[in-house]
Amino acid sequence: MAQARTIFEKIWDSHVVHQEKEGGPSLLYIDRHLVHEVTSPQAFDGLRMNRRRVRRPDLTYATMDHNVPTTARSLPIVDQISATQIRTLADNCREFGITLFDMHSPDQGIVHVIGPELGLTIPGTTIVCGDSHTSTHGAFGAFALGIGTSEVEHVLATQTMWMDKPKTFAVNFVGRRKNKHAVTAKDMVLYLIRTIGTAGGTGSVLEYRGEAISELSMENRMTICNMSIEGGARAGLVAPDETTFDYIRDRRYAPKGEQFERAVEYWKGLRTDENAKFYRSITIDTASLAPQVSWGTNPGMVVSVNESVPAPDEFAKGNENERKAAVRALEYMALESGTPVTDIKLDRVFIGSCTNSRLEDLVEASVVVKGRRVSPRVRAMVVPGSQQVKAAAEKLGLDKIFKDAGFEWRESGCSMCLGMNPDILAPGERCASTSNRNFEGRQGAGGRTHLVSPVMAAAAAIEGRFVDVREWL
Ligand SMILES: CC(C)[C@H](C(=O)O)[C@@H](O)C(=O)O
Ligand code: SF4
Repeated sequence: MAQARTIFEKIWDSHVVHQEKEGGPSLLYIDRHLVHEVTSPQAFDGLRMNRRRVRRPDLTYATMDHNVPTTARSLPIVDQISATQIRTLADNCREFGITLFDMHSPDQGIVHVIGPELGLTIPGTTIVCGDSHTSTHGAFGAFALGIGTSEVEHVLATQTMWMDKPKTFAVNFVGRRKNKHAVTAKDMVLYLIRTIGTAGGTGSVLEYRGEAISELSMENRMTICNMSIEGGARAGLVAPDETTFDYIRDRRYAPKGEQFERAVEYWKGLRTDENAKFYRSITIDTASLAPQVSWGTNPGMVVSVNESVPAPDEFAKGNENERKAAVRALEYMALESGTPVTDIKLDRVFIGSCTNSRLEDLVEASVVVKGRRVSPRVRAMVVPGSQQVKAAAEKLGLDKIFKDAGFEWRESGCSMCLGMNPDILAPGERCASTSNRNFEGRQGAGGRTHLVSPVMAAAAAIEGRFVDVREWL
């Protein structure tokens, strides 16, 4: 009998084109290459310098997301660096024959939101992008990973890339969430990173398993896979099932008709075999999970909303480097150990980013917001992940719910997830954010970020401080 394999191993084996020597790197075939304006200019320059073409423009898709303003698109972009990056991507796509969803396209959006939306992201494939959160696409049972600019050039030129085989790591979420509206996929993944640390997944591909994963929508699975990278992993994935197939059916670039049915048969065979062995594994009790809030400057510095900001010793558990990092984080975040999380007051709220800006995220947040008012001390904004999400949300009247409550309702893009566009925090401002990184200065120099779920962010906007949304939902 053939050896039992994990889904990752099945995808890997079916994509190895060449391996020089046992244990060495393999040349992998790449099925989809997604491109954005930040990490592609030098790669295209490299092609031009070496007089090379793009090997498979038909498998390469580009969008503009990091630098785009989220205000009216008809106005010129003031920032010169942003304007140049955007123009350069458009020129490169034209020159090399690549499909581009530009700033004015109804399909524009954050690269990790539009890939799945357009049916470009399908199970069993290898997907790369010059962006760390490419792990998002793993939610479909794809091997999806972020690559550097020199690799972007290699993939553009050859549709392959060299890679050492990552190790397998099973993350088993056992039990079920008690309150499915208040305790979300975001809380599951923040709790995971809090448990394994930001380097816990180093060199691994995480496979998320268990009934708490199976019952999640595709949007929620994407939220979890998105943050795999924050736990240090190379990628994260979920085996495809009926939820996956239903999501993909009829999407623009997905297989259609009989081809789709045949694909589904193949995709079903991708699940991890019964006796397959993982290099590592961890089990997480989902039933006891509370909403999570980050207090520090990396995504592992997290506590439950009903807890207090920890003391450095308590956080570090004897590790001196961790203790020092916690001391510095508390100073940067202007927080005192022992402060209850629900006493932390906020200036800004950001609902957006490739972690939490899909339709379901906005629907969930709107339930909290409906009929309430944003605290007068808070400036809050919602930035849909794509133009399609924005249009669908407006059809449901979500824009009105948010605007009536005092939220700003913006055009799609990365926005305040990172300060590459005009949406930034002022120094010292404190923000509840549905994004994935809380590094120093991430949302603007001197800005202070707390990572939370969309419902937690929405409730924080209303109260002007963190609240335990389990009391509201
Ligand atoms: C700009 C890009 C290279 C970067 C990434 O790779 O993740 C960005 O998307 C981020 O989230 O920090
Ligand atoms: S939304 Fe944030 S994390 Fe996602 S690609 Fe954009 S900058 Fe990176």
